[in-house]
Amino acid sequence: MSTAPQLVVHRDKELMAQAAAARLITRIVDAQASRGSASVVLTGGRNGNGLLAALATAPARDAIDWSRLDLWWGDERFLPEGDPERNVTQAREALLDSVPLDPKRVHAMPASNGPHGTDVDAAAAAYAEELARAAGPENHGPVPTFDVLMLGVGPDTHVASLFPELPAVRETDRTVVGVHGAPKPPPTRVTLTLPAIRAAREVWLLAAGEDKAQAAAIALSGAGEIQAPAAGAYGRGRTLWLLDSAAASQLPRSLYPPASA
Ligand SMILES: O=C1O[C@H](COP(=O)(O)O)[C@@H](O)[C@H](O)[C@H]1O
Repeated sequence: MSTAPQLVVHRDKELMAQAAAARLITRIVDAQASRGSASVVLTGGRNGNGLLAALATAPARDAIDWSRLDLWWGDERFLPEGDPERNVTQAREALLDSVPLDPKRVHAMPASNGPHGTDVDAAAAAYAEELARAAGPENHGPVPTFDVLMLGVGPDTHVASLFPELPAVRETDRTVVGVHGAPKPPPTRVTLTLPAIRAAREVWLLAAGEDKAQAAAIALSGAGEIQAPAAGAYGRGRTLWLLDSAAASQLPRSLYPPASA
């Protein structure tokens, strides 16, 4: 069942990143207190990396027990290990290399020079198996119930590597698929599908900057998920759109009344 999106609009992208980082610390600490560990799905892109950079300098970051945190990815650019365009490379640089994570709990998506070579579909199937192994009987299918799953919203409404009208966004069975011919480079990618995204307790969609304004307005105004994948991303318990005022500037007034001048 979909959860209605809740909107939080911040003044600018820096404040949005800091507030989202603070929110994430709280969620992780609470999950670790109630279940012993926490699981978070990271996103690539400018807003996701901005959040990680803000988390790296947040005074409360040491409240997290980093050794009891599982990290997964919503998507990956299918490139060689260490490529600067890989989402995991950028996440390591922004945060992961500076905190004491358990390397066994950092579940990066396969690289194009890994065990599956350049076969992106085999790489996607292997990641699906890794997710299925991590899922327990208390979960709702072949993926863990992630505590927080973050998604940067692209200017074309894509989330993860689910682009409008491409086959990946139509997938209803598999949890992870290979993407061929993505309109944003690189064309070959690995992505969670909408069913996997919807297994999360909380889904956070991040959108900051003017170039995200139209995408946010479309996705939040009743568009279909095939045409606007962000519209199909929701969590089991909560769906949160974290925006800055530039990204919120084209939202219908019924969703976000801008302050009067
Ligand atoms: O390529 C990608 O782009 C999106 C959004 O990125 P942004 O820079 O426009 O914020 C991101 O969500 C996705 O993870 C990434 O692979």
